[in-house]
Amino acid sequence: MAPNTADTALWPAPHASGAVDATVHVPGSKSVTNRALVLASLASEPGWLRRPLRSRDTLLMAGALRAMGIEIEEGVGPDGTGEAWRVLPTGLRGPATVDVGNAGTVMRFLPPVAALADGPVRFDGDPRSYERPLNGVIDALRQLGARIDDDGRGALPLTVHGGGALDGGPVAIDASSSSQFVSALLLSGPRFNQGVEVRHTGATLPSMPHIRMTVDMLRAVGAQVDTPESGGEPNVWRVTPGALLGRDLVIEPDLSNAQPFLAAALVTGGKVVIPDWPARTTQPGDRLREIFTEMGGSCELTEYGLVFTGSGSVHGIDVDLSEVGELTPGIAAVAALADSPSTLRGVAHLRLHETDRLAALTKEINELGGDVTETADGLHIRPRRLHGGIFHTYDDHRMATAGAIIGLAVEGVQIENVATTAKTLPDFPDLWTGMLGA
Ligand SMILES: O=C(O)C1=C[C@@H](OP(=O)(O)O)[C@@H](O)[C@H](O)C1
Ligand SMILES: C=C(OP(=O)(O)O)C(=O)O
Repeated sequence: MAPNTADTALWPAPHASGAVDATVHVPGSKSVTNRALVLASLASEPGWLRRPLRSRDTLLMAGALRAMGIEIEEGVGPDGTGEAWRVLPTGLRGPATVDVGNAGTVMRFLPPVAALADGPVRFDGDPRSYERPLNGVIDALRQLGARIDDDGRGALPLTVHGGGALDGGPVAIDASSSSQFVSALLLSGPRFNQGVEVRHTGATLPSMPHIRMTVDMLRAVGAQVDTPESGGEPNVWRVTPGALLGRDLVIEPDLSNAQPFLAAALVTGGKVVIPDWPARTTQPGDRLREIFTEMGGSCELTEYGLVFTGSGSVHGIDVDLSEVGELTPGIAAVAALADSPSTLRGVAHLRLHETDRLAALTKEINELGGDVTETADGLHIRPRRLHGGIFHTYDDHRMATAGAIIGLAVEGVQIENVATTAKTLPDFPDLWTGMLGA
């Protein structure tokens, strides 16, 4: 598939004339939808995903699984309400070709699935996908018995020669560049002959809530998983071999995609309600309740959802975002509008995300008159009076939403390629103007 770069049009980011007051229905979680698709495809019986996210990353995941022989029917759910996908796990086939786009979840979660297919599976994607680390998955699969052809860089493109089954067993990897290496091996682990024992050997491990999400979702389909938190060794996860159940799963709203809307309440001193905010979740976006409260807002979690209210003041923050790295662009945008400086730490691995997010945020905020410097593992942001200009997005959905947050408070901001939000939130421009009552 062609990279998502075609749309270089400029989108005038709406300026907020007053405090926002809106209810925003945020579509389903990318991370939950793509895990649910993988687990349902590995199950021994059909399953349902209700309210799945329909975006570039999830359609790439569904397309890849279909290419490997899985049937995914799109329609309405068993109770006749809302969109639902029925997954029929009919066997994993090769030869197949998988387009990963620039989806970390597709490029990391599917090579272990492909190792279970009965023929070769070729993986390719956007130019940026060649630069994103995959060595943890490639090296681990080889240790576990898979045959893989690649060009030796530890990245795409590659071919996994599925042999119909994989031995599995113990494996050691350095997942300091992406938690998705660990999640990838755990998700397919129940289907390996000996299960899998993943030992992380690196100094740091980002995005722990996403690893917890993987473990929770595995357990929910009947897998036995031992974790450091359940009394196991530090940095070691074990998955026992076994059949997986088909489930009827309602996908939670994407709390990381709720971020720009909460930020809108914060920077305009308004109120935004996000219906169906889960009372208990592994999504990293749930940390926004705490982070955006420290930055000046307040929130109340009711049975209906999250009610978030800005106070009219926005404060800087000194925060370690290693667990919730994907929230960094939105927090940086708010920090650029605050009344005091911020330090965002623990996110060196963001240099390997959709784009080098630390460089991109620094450049784009500074070009609007800001004062941001990169550190070894994050950003220093000293708020300045900003002016309008073009905010480049580097094919990064979270750069586009970060620019939109700044545009609320700064007149004349134009977002280049707002269509890149289709990676995880195709409705973003409409939801945004709808929130503003435009
Ligand atoms: O497993 C997942 O669904 C994700 C894990 C994180 O990746 P990294 O650990 O590579 O940051 C996160 O940033 C990404 O958006 C989604
Ligand atoms: C890092 C992200 O995505 P990916 O799943 O492609 O790693 C993200 O959505 O912020």
